[in-house]
Order: sequence, then C-alpha cells, then structure tokens
Amino acid sequence: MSMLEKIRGPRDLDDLTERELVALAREIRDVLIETVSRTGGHLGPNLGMVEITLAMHRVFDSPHDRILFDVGHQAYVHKLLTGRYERFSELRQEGGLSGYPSRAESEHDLIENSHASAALSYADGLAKAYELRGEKRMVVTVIGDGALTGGMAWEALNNIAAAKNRPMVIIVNDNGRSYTRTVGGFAEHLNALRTNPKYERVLELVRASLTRTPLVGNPLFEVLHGLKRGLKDILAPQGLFEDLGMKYIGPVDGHDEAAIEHALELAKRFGGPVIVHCVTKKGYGYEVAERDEQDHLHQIRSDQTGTWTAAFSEALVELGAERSDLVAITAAMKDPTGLGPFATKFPERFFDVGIAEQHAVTSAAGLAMGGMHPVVAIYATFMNRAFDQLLMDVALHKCGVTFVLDRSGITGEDGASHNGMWDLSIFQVVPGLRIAAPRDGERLRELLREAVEVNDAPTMLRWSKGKAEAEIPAIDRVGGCDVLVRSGEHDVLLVAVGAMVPTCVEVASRLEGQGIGATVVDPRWIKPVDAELVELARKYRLVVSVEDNGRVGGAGAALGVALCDEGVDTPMHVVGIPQEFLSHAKRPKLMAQLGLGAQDVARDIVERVALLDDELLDPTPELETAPLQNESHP
Ligand SMILES: Cc1ncc(C[n+]2csc(CCOP(=O)(O)OP(=O)(O)O)c2C)c(N)n1
Ligand SMILES: CC(=O)[C@@H](O)[C@H](O)COP(=O)(O)O
Ligand SMILES: [Mg+2]
Repeated sequence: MSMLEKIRGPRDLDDLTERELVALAREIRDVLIETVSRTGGHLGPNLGMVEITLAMHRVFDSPHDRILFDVGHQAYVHKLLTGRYERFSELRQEGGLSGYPSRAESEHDLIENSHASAALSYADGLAKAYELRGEKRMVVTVIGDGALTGGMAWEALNNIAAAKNRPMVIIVNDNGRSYTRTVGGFAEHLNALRTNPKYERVLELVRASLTRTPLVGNPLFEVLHGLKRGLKDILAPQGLFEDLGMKYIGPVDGHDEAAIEHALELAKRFGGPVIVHCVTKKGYGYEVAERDEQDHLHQIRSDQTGTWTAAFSEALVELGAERSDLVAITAAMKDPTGLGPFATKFPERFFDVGIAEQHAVTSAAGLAMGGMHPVVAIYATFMNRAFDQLLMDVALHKCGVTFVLDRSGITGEDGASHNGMWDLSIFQVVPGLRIAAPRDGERLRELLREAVEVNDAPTMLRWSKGKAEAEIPAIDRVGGCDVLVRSGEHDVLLVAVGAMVPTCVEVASRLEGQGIGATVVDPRWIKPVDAELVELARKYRLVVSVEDNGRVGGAGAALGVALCDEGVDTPMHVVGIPQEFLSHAKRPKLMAQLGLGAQDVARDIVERVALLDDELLDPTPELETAPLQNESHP
C-alpha cells in the first residue's frame, strides 16, 4: 500500500518522521505528474505546493482551523491529504474531483471561486466571525505572489493589519510567477526579500564549513539549519508587511518542510495576523516543469493551434504593425490571451499589469485619453470584476478602448467560476459600448479591425475557448448582418451569435428536413441591435436567437426588447445558457446537456412551429362573455 493510500486525513500526517515526509512528498509529486499530464490542469503550481501543504496540515487542524487558497488552482495536494487520493485520477473530469476546492467534496474545502485575490477578504470575514462567536479557530490563507498583485488582496490586508489580536496566518507562496514572471513594484519587493545576498552568503558559508566537519558537523548543521529558519528573519530587510504593522516571518525555504513547520508554529503562537513568506519554485521536483521558462507548466492544456486565441494573436500583430497608437494590455495572462507575439514584436506597447483587471481597464482609459488605442485582453469571466471601470471610467468618458474577451461561453473543466456566460448580459447595459461576436477567424480579423477604428466609444469582441470554427462565408448581407443560410420561405429566422453559428446552420438543415424553412443570420455586432434585423424579423413566423451566454439579459433578450419597441409581433424564443452555476465537465458535453446542441434546438423549434400551426388551424376561441352575476357589492 502506498503512503498516500494510508493518509485518510491530515491527522495521519502527525506521526510521520522527516524521512517519511520526504518519501511522501516524492510520492505526491509522482501522482501529480502522472495524473495532471493525463487530465490537464495546473501542474507547476501544485508541484510547488507539496511541502507547504504538508507542513500546513501538520501544524493546523483542518477543518477546525480553516485553510483557504487564493485562486485555488494549487489545492491538489490539499485534496490528496484530505481523503481524496482514491478519486484523484478523475481530476477535472465530469462527476470527478473539481480542479479547485469544492464544499461538496470535503469539509476541508471552503472557497470555490477561482477568481484571484479574493481569499484574504474571505479570511478577514471568517476571522471576525470566529472572534464574535468566541471560537478559537485559526484562519490560514495560502496566496501566491501573483494573486497578491490584485487590488482586493490589499483591501483585505489593510483591514487585517488593523486587527492586531485576530489570529490569522497568511502564507505567501512566492515563486516569482503568475503564469509568467510576476510584475510590479510589489513583486520586486518580494524579490528583494527573497534574494537578500547577506542571508544566502552566510548560509552557504555555514553549510560548507559544517558539513565538512566530521561527527560534530552534521548535528551542529542541523541546529544552524534550524537557526536558518529564523536567520532570514534577522538578516532580511524588514519590508512592506512590517511597515503595515504585520508580523513577518521569512523568507522561508518553501521546499524545506521542517523549516516551514517551524515558521508556522511560530506564526500559530503569535496570536495576531502573521505573514509567512515561503519561497518556492513553480514546478519544483520535476525537471521538465522547472526548465519550462514560459510558465513552468502552470497549466497543462491541449494544442493551441487553430484556436480563437491564435487567430486573435495573428490579427493583432497585423494591426500593431499598421497602427503605432495600438497598445495591448494583459492582467498577468500574456500567453493564454494570445498577446505573446504582440509583446515580442512591440515590447514598448505591451503592458502586463499583474492580476489587476480593474486597474487594466481604467489604465486603458488613461492610455486612450493620452492618444493611444488600447486593446485589453481579459478572459470573459474575469472581465466581470471590472464592470464599473468599463462603465464609468471608459464608457462615460467615451474612450476608444477595445476589449477582447477570450473564453466566453462555456469553458467547461474549470467549473462554475470560469464559464464566460455573463458578458453579453452584464455589458449589455453600458451606454455607447459596441459588442461583436465573430463566428470564425476571418470575422474575428474583420471585426477587430472595425473595433480599433472606433475612437469615441468602447468596443468589445468575445469568442469562446478552443478551436475557431472553419470559415463560414455569407451569402447575403442585411444591414450589418451576414445571411448565412436561406432555406425556404419565411418560417423561422435563426439569429446565431458567434460560436453558435455552426449549430444554427445545422439546425436550419434539420428544419428543412421537416419542411420548415429557415434563414440563419449572424448579426456580427450584437450591440446595438441592428435596425434592419428588427425589420427582417417582421417577415417571419418565429424568431429564435441562439447564444452561448446566459439567457437573461443577453443578445436574445436585447433583440426581443428591440422587436417590442418597434411593434414587431413575431413570436420570439431565446436559446441560451440557463442562469445557473454549472459543474465542471468538457465543453461539448455541457453544451449538449444544456440543450444547446443542434438536435435539441431543432426539436424545440419544430414543436414551437407546430403550436403556431395549431393556432392557425384552431385560433384561440373568443372568450365567452359570461353574463355578470348580480352580486351585491358591499
Ligand atoms: C481575477 C483572475 N484573473 C486571472 C486569473 C487567472 N489565473 C489563475 S492562476 C493565475 C496566476 C496565479 O499566480 P500566483 O498567485 O502567483 O499562484 P501560482 O500559480 O504562482 O502558485 C492567474 C493569472 C484568475 N484566476 N483570476
Ligand atoms: C486558474 C487558471 O489558471 C485559469 O485561468 C484557468 O485554468 C485557465 O484555463 P484555460 O486558459 O485553459 O482556459
Ligand atoms: Mg506565483
């Protein structure tokens, strides 16, 4: 039986010797590499978290003490140590373990939201609640150096620092990277703490001289090794956290399990908020990851060739060569959003602001006011948190900023907080914002070019995760809309949004087989609603919009309002994602489960047309006007 099989919960770690812990760490790494290489997910971050997680669960008593993870992508080891080893092989699979903490899986898990920089706010609230309830429970938060570049983390620290007697431990897992190198002044501060030359030189001298001394050397080194844990505390320049009035311990070697335990025991006894600064290496213990300079295997994902991201990346470089006023902004996701080639070609016009979407958006407004045209690349779900910045800092000032939202629609394996199913609803309300949804790579190129030409209002493009659709040419144009299919007379008008075009083309073919004519249009620009689309709808018996956005307040809803406003009484049906938090599963499977597959959409339309036919044959009988009863009314 492997060691991991014997770990049913954190308390099974207590009696392990240092040697056994080293062996367990090795076994954990083997399981991570074997599993994540197969299932996909976050290998680099979790390889770097092995010793920290072991030490954390030996020093603290989860779930009585609460352990929180910021982002949560680095909680695989936590799952292995809290009774989920047997299920770990199903990581990120439908019905299997989530790639993030999950309350449904374990009492040891609390935060399920995978949006960065939020955990310390949860921690602040939890600690206040325990204090008010008189519960002696420690709140321990693991936060990476990247998540610490998010503004909300500093809002929380501002509050936490004020509570000198509220016991909290904040483990900063500092590997110097988000995906790529973590940027910003704070990252440089951490780096200064991490690489204090005084500390390293003294330690090397001690290590070299003592380990050469026979007999007494090694035991004495063990003592000094123990001293090393505090040594950095003495030698390291007291930094930002001390200035904030918070106890700072570190930097601690984040792969020296005993040293981390020592630091956490100190922190545990302190009785107030303590930062334990652990220095780790992303991908530690797996040479392939350690050598991967791009992101140390932050995430194992499928081949990116032919994806929407690749199409955008290419289109942006073309535009960047033509337009010297074009600048690109990322929130710590240069490569995942496709900005890598632009950053390489135009480094002076590329800005990585850290995991700081709100700052990214308002700094883009500043860049626009200064005469540049920013292109801000943010995953659709992460754009949610910058709504007010878009509304009031950009749109109110009519700034020419272009937003590109990758991963819109269902993303799948990353679970509920990653699906980009909100943007067409949320940003629908922004005055002056124009929103487009390309149906293929060629339209992405066209629409991006159109978007960056707009300098007196924000523009937004959104596309889904994965492979871009093969080119789907138009057969006609009505207003700004492309007509893609016209089969039969004016039965059904299918308004297909972005990535849903191929589905709608297949739906039209299925309807034709049922003797129902259908016209498929791609609006290209979703917002504002095209007036000629509204007029076109008058000619049909049924209008059906299909989008991979939530049904409430999305593209279809906006079209419905426009039809009403213009007195178009054609019945309309909105097909979209139900307003629910969806469990993780692969995108195609989830789309099918949600009834967004061509077969389901077509079947639904056939039923609706049949109802219309029934009404034609047997119109609603006039309401019988029953004689009013003489009722005495009080
Ligand atoms: C609001 C938000 N923006 C972007 C992301 C994407 N993201 C997930 S993990 C990560 C990097 C996190 O870096 P760090 O906190 O240092 O953790 P590490 O992976 O280095 O352990 C990013 C940018 C996110 N989860 N949330
Ligand atoms: C946690 C994290 O890194 C997320 O940003 C997510 O995992 C990204 O996944 P994809 O880039 O594969 O959509
Ligand atoms: Mg990091």
